[in-house]
Amino acid sequence: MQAPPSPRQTPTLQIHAVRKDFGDRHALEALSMTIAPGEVYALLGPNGAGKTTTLNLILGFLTPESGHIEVADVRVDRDPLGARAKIAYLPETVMLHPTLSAIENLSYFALLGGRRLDEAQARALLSEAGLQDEAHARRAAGFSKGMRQKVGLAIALAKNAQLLLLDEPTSGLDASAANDLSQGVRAASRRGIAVLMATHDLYRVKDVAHRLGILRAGRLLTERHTAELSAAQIESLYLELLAVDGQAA
Ligand SMILES: Nc1ncnc2c1ncn2[C@@H]1O[C@H](COP(=O)(O)OP(=O)(O)OP(=O)(O)O)[C@@H](O)[C@H]1O
Repeated sequence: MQAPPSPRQTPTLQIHAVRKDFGDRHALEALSMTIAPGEVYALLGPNGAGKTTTLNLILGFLTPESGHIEVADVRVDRDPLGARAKIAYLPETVMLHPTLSAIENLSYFALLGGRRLDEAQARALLSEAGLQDEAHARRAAGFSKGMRQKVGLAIALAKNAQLLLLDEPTSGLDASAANDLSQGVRAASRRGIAVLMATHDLYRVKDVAHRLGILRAGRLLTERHTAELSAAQIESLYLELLAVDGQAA
């Protein structure tokens, strides 16, 4: 893992005391966190902890009851489209046009974002995202989840996004594909992109994240630098925090 970015930089993502309720259920309670340019942050938590809700609030798909979020100095509540223009989002399953090749998918989505790519540029981005050369011109219909993610990452790189959001990126990936995903995340980080990864995958956290936060029932229980912890310590910390009062969530 590369060195963490300087904490003196203005954070790309700033979440200020955000609360989100669904009816009488508190999905998030006064969540505050920041991610610096180039920093990879893993948001850990069991089912129902509030990870997806956090991503949806950042994307402006949900509105908080109180608090606010800034992405690269743009407030999501005041300028949701401006904020979203700075974000690339990789959902659990990246949707591609099945009849188009990787190059064509990337070129199409880049064009939607206002950027025209020639073939050489598209190939360079796909390679940077880790997609093998022989797959560049192949139809996406037969792509595995890992290959789709690589095209999704290339789309994020083409967009010049400043914040990359990943929702459970390694679920359903084999070890080799998960390792490729880590490499793609590192490529984004090297470009100065801040990365927020919602995950259950504790092993991947040590491998790729600079910092982690543990969310349980809408509360951020702790934040730690991963360099200070071994993979085993991350696992014990996670299990200890989640075991409070014998509750799993
Ligand atoms: N649209 C909704 N309407 C009502 N309740 C919701 C809605 N979305 C989320 N919740 C509730 O908010 C809480 C947080 O859910 P969220 O999906 O953010 O958790 P998560 O950490 O992403 O879990 P998972 O790992 O299962 O995706 C849960 O109690 C969930 O039931």
